[in-house]
Amino acid sequence: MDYPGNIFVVAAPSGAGKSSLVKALMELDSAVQPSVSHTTRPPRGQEKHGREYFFTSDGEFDAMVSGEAFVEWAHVHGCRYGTSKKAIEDRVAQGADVVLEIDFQGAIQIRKTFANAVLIFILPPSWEELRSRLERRGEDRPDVIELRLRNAATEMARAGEFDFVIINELFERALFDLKAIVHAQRLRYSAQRRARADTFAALNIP
Ligand SMILES: Nc1nc2c(ncn2[C@@H]2O[C@H](COP(=O)(O)OP(=O)(O)O)[C@@H](O)[C@H]2O)c(=O)[nH]1
Ligand SMILES: Nc1ncnc2c1ncn2[C@@H]1O[C@H](COP(=O)(O)OP(=O)(O)O)[C@@H](O)[C@H]1O
Repeated sequence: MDYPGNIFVVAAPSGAGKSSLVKALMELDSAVQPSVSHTTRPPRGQEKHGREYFFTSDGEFDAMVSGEAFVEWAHVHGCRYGTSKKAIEDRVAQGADVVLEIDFQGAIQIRKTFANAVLIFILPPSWEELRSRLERRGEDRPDVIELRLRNAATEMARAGEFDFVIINELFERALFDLKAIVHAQRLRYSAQRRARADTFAALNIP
Protein backbone atom coordinates (compact mmCIF):
# COMPACT_ATOMS: atom_id res chain seq x y z
CA MET A 1 0.00 0.00 0.00
CA ASP A 2 1.29 3.51 -0.78
CA TYR A 3 0.69 6.48 1.48
CA PRO A 4 -0.92 9.10 -0.82
CA GLY A 5 1.59 11.77 0.16
CA ASN A 6 5.14 11.13 1.31
CA ILE A 7 5.77 9.23 4.53
CA PHE A 8 9.06 9.82 6.35
CA VAL A 9 10.17 7.62 9.24
CA VAL A 10 12.86 9.09 11.50
CA ALA A 11 14.52 6.75 13.99
CA ALA A 12 17.50 7.22 16.28
CA PRO A 13 18.81 6.15 19.66
CA SER A 14 17.49 8.26 22.52
CA GLY A 15 19.42 11.52 22.71
CA ALA A 16 20.67 11.51 19.10
CA GLY A 17 18.53 14.54 18.24
CA LYS A 18 15.57 13.18 16.26
CA SER A 19 12.89 15.22 18.08
CA SER A 20 14.90 18.44 17.73
CA LEU A 21 15.52 17.81 14.02
CA VAL A 22 11.89 16.87 13.23
CA LYS A 23 10.65 19.91 15.18
CA ALA A 24 13.03 22.20 13.27
CA LEU A 25 12.00 20.62 9.94
CA MET A 26 8.31 21.21 10.64
CA GLU A 27 8.97 24.81 11.62
CA LEU A 28 10.50 25.31 8.16
CA ASP A 29 8.10 23.15 6.18
CA SER A 30 4.40 23.25 7.08
CA ALA A 31 3.63 20.58 4.46
CA VAL A 32 5.21 18.01 6.77
CA GLN A 33 2.94 17.05 9.65
CA PRO A 34 3.75 14.77 12.60
CA SER A 35 2.10 11.47 13.38
CA VAL A 36 1.31 11.71 17.11
CA SER A 37 1.97 8.36 18.78
CA HIS A 38 0.37 6.75 21.82
CA THR A 39 2.62 5.70 24.69
CA THR A 40 2.42 4.26 28.18
CA ARG A 41 5.51 6.31 29.15
CA PRO A 42 4.62 9.14 31.58
CA PRO A 43 5.01 12.70 30.22
CA ARG A 44 8.47 14.30 30.52
CA GLY A 45 9.23 17.98 31.19
CA GLN A 46 6.85 20.25 29.20
CA GLU A 47 5.34 17.42 27.14
CA LYS A 48 1.61 17.85 26.55
CA HIS A 49 -1.01 15.11 26.00
CA GLY A 50 -2.03 15.22 22.34
CA ARG A 51 1.06 17.19 21.27
CA GLU A 52 4.22 15.11 21.73
CA TYR A 53 2.20 11.97 22.54
CA PHE A 54 -1.19 10.65 23.53
CA PHE A 55 -0.24 9.45 27.01
CA THR A 56 -2.23 6.31 27.90
CA SER A 57 -2.52 3.80 30.72
CA ASP A 58 -1.53 0.18 30.17
CA GLY A 59 -5.22 -0.72 30.05
CA GLU A 60 -6.01 1.86 27.39
CA PHE A 61 -3.02 0.70 25.33
CA ASP A 62 -4.11 -2.95 25.70
CA ALA A 63 -7.58 -2.03 24.47
CA MET A 64 -6.10 -0.31 21.41
CA VAL A 65 -3.94 -3.36 20.66
CA SER A 66 -6.90 -5.75 20.92
CA GLY A 67 -9.01 -3.30 18.93
CA GLU A 68 -6.35 -3.35 16.16
CA ALA A 69 -6.11 0.45 16.40
CA PHE A 70 -2.37 0.50 15.66
CA VAL A 71 -0.53 0.43 12.34
CA GLU A 72 2.47 -0.60 14.42
CA TRP A 73 3.49 -0.66 18.09
CA ALA A 74 6.53 -1.81 20.04
CA HIS A 75 8.08 -2.21 23.49
CA VAL A 76 10.81 0.45 23.75
CA HIS A 77 12.88 1.24 26.87
CA GLY A 78 10.40 -0.62 29.06
CA CYS A 79 7.32 1.23 27.84
CA ARG A 80 4.99 0.74 24.87
CA TYR A 81 4.67 3.10 21.92
CA GLY A 82 2.36 2.85 18.91
CA THR A 83 1.27 4.62 15.74
CA SER A 84 -2.51 4.58 15.50
CA LYS A 85 -4.27 4.18 12.18
CA LYS A 86 -6.14 7.41 13.03
CA ALA A 87 -2.85 9.32 13.36
CA ILE A 88 -2.04 8.42 9.76
CA GLU A 89 -5.61 8.87 8.47
CA ASP A 90 -5.78 12.37 9.97
CA ARG A 91 -2.72 13.39 7.92
CA VAL A 92 -4.02 11.72 4.74
CA ALA A 93 -7.19 13.78 5.12
CA GLN A 94 -5.03 16.92 5.22
CA GLY A 95 -3.12 15.85 2.09
CA ALA A 96 0.05 16.29 4.12
CA ASP A 97 3.39 14.56 4.06
CA VAL A 98 3.68 12.76 7.37
CA VAL A 99 6.73 12.21 9.56
CA LEU A 100 6.81 9.34 12.06
CA GLU A 101 9.36 9.57 14.85
CA ILE A 102 9.46 5.90 15.88
CA ASP A 103 12.00 3.20 16.78
CA PHE A 104 13.64 0.77 14.38
CA GLN A 105 11.06 -1.95 15.14
CA GLY A 106 8.26 0.36 14.07
CA ALA A 107 10.22 1.57 11.06
CA ILE A 108 10.53 -1.96 9.69
CA GLN A 109 6.78 -2.49 10.21
CA ILE A 110 5.91 0.78 8.45
CA ARG A 111 8.10 -0.14 5.48
CA LYS A 112 6.14 -3.43 5.19
CA THR A 113 2.82 -1.55 5.26
CA PHE A 114 3.71 1.50 3.18
CA ALA A 115 5.96 0.65 0.22
CA ASN A 116 6.76 4.33 -0.40
CA ALA A 117 7.93 5.08 3.14
CA VAL A 118 11.36 6.73 3.37
CA LEU A 119 13.35 5.48 6.36
CA ILE A 120 15.90 7.86 7.89
CA PHE A 121 18.23 6.99 10.79
CA ILE A 122 19.86 9.72 12.87
CA LEU A 123 23.25 8.86 14.43
CA PRO A 124 25.12 10.78 17.13
CA PRO A 125 28.77 11.56 16.29
CA SER A 126 30.08 9.48 19.21
CA TRP A 127 29.07 7.53 22.34
CA GLU A 128 30.47 10.31 24.51
CA GLU A 129 28.33 12.92 22.75
CA LEU A 130 25.22 10.70 23.00
CA ARG A 131 25.67 10.34 26.75
CA SER A 132 26.40 14.02 27.18
CA ARG A 133 23.29 15.04 25.22
CA LEU A 134 21.08 12.79 27.34
CA GLU A 135 22.62 14.20 30.51
CA ARG A 136 22.43 17.80 29.28
CA ARG A 137 18.79 17.33 28.19
CA GLY A 138 18.11 16.60 31.85
CA GLU A 139 14.76 14.88 31.23
CA ASP A 140 15.62 11.31 32.27
CA ARG A 141 16.70 9.81 35.59
CA PRO A 142 20.29 8.40 35.59
CA ASP A 143 18.97 4.81 35.54
CA VAL A 144 16.78 5.65 32.52
CA ILE A 145 19.77 7.21 30.75
CA GLU A 146 21.82 4.05 31.37
CA LEU A 147 18.97 1.86 30.03
CA ARG A 148 18.65 4.02 26.91
CA LEU A 149 22.40 3.96 26.29
CA ARG A 150 22.41 0.15 26.64
CA ASN A 151 19.57 -0.06 24.10
CA ALA A 152 21.33 2.37 21.75
CA ALA A 153 23.85 -0.30 20.69
CA THR A 154 21.04 -2.61 19.50
CA GLU A 155 19.25 0.28 17.78
CA MET A 156 22.32 1.65 15.98
CA ALA A 157 23.21 -1.82 14.71
CA ARG A 158 20.10 -1.58 12.49
CA ALA A 159 21.03 1.76 10.87
CA GLY A 160 22.21 0.00 7.72
CA GLU A 161 18.65 -1.18 6.97
CA PHE A 162 17.46 2.42 6.55
CA ASP A 163 17.31 4.36 3.26
CA PHE A 164 19.30 7.28 4.66
CA VAL A 165 21.64 7.83 7.62
CA ILE A 166 22.25 11.35 8.95
CA ILE A 167 25.07 11.98 11.43
CA ASN A 168 23.82 14.67 13.75
CA GLU A 169 27.10 16.34 14.69
CA LEU A 170 26.45 19.98 13.68
CA PHE A 171 22.73 20.52 14.06
CA GLU A 172 22.34 22.89 11.09
CA ARG A 173 24.15 20.45 8.81
CA ALA A 174 21.96 17.54 9.94
CA LEU A 175 18.86 19.70 9.41
CA PHE A 176 20.08 20.57 5.91
CA ASP A 177 20.49 16.85 5.18
CA LEU A 178 17.00 16.07 6.49
CA LYS A 179 15.46 18.86 4.39
CA ALA A 180 17.36 17.61 1.33
CA ILE A 181 15.94 14.11 1.74
CA VAL A 182 12.39 15.46 2.09
CA HIS A 183 12.83 17.73 -0.93
CA ALA A 184 14.35 14.99 -3.09
CA GLN A 185 11.54 12.61 -2.22
CA ARG A 186 8.99 15.22 -3.28
CA LEU A 187 10.77 15.63 -6.62
CA ARG A 188 10.74 11.93 -7.32
CA TYR A 189 8.89 11.20 -10.56
CA SER A 190 5.72 9.81 -8.98
CA ALA A 191 5.26 12.78 -6.65
CA GLN A 192 6.22 15.20 -9.47
CA ARG A 193 3.49 13.79 -11.73
CA ARG A 194 0.92 14.25 -8.96
CA ALA A 195 2.15 17.71 -8.04
CA ARG A 196 2.50 18.91 -11.65
CA ALA A 197 -0.33 17.09 -13.40
CA ASP A 198 -1.49 20.34 -14.98
CA THR A 199 1.94 21.02 -16.52
CA PHE A 200 2.19 17.46 -17.78
CA ALA A 201 -1.28 17.88 -19.34
CA ALA A 202 -0.39 21.25 -20.86
CA LEU A 203 2.74 19.68 -22.39
CA ASN A 204 0.68 16.68 -23.58
CA ILE A 205 2.89 14.33 -21.57
CA PRO A 206 0.90 11.07 -21.32
N1 LIG B 1 7.64 1.74 17.39
C1 LIG B 1 7.37 2.96 17.84
N2 LIG B 1 8.34 3.65 18.49
C2 LIG B 1 8.01 4.90 18.92
C3 LIG B 1 6.75 5.49 18.72
N3 LIG B 1 6.77 6.75 19.27
C4 LIG B 1 8.02 6.94 19.78
N4 LIG B 1 8.76 5.82 19.57
C5 LIG B 1 10.17 5.59 19.93
O1 LIG B 1 10.27 5.28 21.29
C6 LIG B 1 11.59 5.65 21.73
C7 LIG B 1 11.48 6.45 23.01
O2 LIG B 1 10.87 7.67 22.72
P1 LIG B 1 10.87 8.79 23.89
O3 LIG B 1 10.45 8.12 25.16
O4 LIG B 1 10.07 9.96 23.38
O5 LIG B 1 12.39 9.11 24.08
P2 LIG B 1 13.46 9.87 23.17
O6 LIG B 1 13.96 8.88 22.16
O7 LIG B 1 14.50 10.24 24.17
O8 LIG B 1 12.79 11.04 22.51
C8 LIG B 1 12.21 6.46 20.59
O9 LIG B 1 13.06 5.61 19.85
C9 LIG B 1 11.02 6.83 19.74
O10 LIG B 1 11.37 6.99 18.37
C10 LIG B 1 5.75 4.72 18.03
O11 LIG B 1 4.61 5.14 17.80
N5 LIG B 1 6.11 3.47 17.63
N1 LIG C 1 23.68 18.50 16.84
C1 LIG C 1 23.49 18.66 18.17
N2 LIG C 1 24.49 19.16 18.94
C2 LIG C 1 24.33 19.32 20.27
N3 LIG C 1 23.19 19.04 20.95
C3 LIG C 1 22.16 18.53 20.23
C4 LIG C 1 22.24 18.32 18.83
N4 LIG C 1 21.05 17.80 18.40
C5 LIG C 1 20.26 17.70 19.50
N5 LIG C 1 20.92 18.15 20.59
C6 LIG C 1 20.42 18.19 21.98
O1 LIG C 1 20.53 16.86 22.45
C7 LIG C 1 19.43 16.54 23.33
C8 LIG C 1 18.68 15.35 22.75
O2 LIG C 1 17.99 15.77 21.58
P1 LIG C 1 16.53 15.19 21.28
O3 LIG C 1 16.03 15.87 20.06
O4 LIG C 1 15.70 15.20 22.51
O5 LIG C 1 16.93 13.66 20.93
P2 LIG C 1 15.98 12.40 20.71
O6 LIG C 1 14.63 12.93 20.31
O7 LIG C 1 16.65 11.63 19.60
O8 LIG C 1 15.94 11.66 22.01
C9 LIG C 1 18.57 17.79 23.39
O9 LIG C 1 18.92 18.53 24.57
C10 LIG C 1 18.95 18.57 22.15
O10 LIG C 1 18.80 19.97 22.33
